[in-house]
Amino acid sequence: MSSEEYPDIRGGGSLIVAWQVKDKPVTVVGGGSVASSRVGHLLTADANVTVICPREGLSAELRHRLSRSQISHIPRSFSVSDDLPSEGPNRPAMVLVAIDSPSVSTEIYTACHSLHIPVNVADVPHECDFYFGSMYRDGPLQIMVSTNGNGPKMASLVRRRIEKELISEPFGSAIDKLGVLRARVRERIPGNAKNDMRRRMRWVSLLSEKWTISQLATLDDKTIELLLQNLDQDPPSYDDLRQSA
Ligand SMILES: C[C@@]1(CC(=O)O)c2cc3[nH]c(cc4nc(cc5[nH]c(cc(n2)[C@H]1CCC(=O)O)[C@@](C)(CC(=O)O)[C@@H]5CCC(=O)O)C(CC(=O)O)=C4CCC(=O)O)c(CCC(=O)O)c3CC(=O)O
Ligand SMILES: NC(=O)C1=CN([C@@H]2O[C@H](COP(=O)(O)OP(=O)(O)OC[C@H]3O[C@@H](n4cnc5c(N)ncnc54)[C@H](O)[C@@H]3O)[C@@H](O)[C@H]2O)C=CC1
Repeated sequence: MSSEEYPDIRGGGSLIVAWQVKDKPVTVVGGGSVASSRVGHLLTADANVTVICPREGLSAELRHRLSRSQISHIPRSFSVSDDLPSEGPNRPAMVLVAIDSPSVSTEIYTACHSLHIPVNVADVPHECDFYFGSMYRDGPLQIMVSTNGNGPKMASLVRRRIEKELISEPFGSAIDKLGVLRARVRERIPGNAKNDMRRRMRWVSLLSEKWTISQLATLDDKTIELLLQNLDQDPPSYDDLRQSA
């Protein structure tokens, strides 16, 4: 391969990853509207959320989540010495700060930083190990738009444009069905040898390309069973499969 074939790198972006916080302790400092939005994102990712703020600071949304045991609440101001243990089960995997005091925010940021706990202080880019972005969700499909700190409102507008574009097609259920199908293909071709992996990956890729999103969304148990009967051949088109059924 000649060097011209490698993609050009343009730095200055973010590493956008799908961070797994399922069942991990995450601390949210503050209980206003920004904190409520952060908590929504965390619960989407099945995190174990503790909100710390005085009782009167807890928003209606967070009171609702507390009453349904979706979050825990420590009803007082944040305390660096009590709420940031350097080890043990209560050491947070991540801290999100959304309070109206820049000096306290800085104090929390500094403490997290020295303990190597990833931290985001809402609206203070230089006190963020990571930024939030504008989110679109349809079942297992999540899309995050970031402008890398340049225009958060614009991130929201771009996300709405994407939403408008995607909403007419059932991407979420198509991806749900593909998830089921992939698991079944792995049952039929179990091995971890390179060849088994290649066969599975090639077959699933071809089907994902060949069928439309709406067709994939129709994949039920019966159709999946039919498809799995012929894993030795390339997957049939949707119409061919229907005709043969
Ligand atoms: C760096 C970052 C750090 C972080 O907070 O993680 C950050 C920083 C700052 N935001 C500011 C302002 C606004 N933020 C919003 C809204 C959102 N802000 C979000 C993320 C981020 N905001 C991260 C970068 C993301 C990126 O660049 O793409 C979104 C996408 C996600 C979320 O917060 O969940 C959410 C939209 C969600 C949605 O609608 O879908 C609005 C619009 C509104 O409120 O409707 C305004 C006013 C209009 C404007 O300024 O654009 C200011 C200036 C404060 C000042 O002027 O004093 C700073 C500080 C600075 O820029 O220095
Ligand atoms: N609300 C919004 O739309 C926006 C807010 N912001 C900024 O985001 C931050 C949070 O804003 P909001 O969510 O509106 O909250 P808010 O400003 O309405 O309330 C602050 C929250 O922090 C809690 N709090 C204050 N000091 C605390 C401490 N030491 N320990 C624990 N909790 C403490 C309060 O009890 C309250 O729940 C602020 O810095 C605000 O300037 C920025 C852009 C938009």
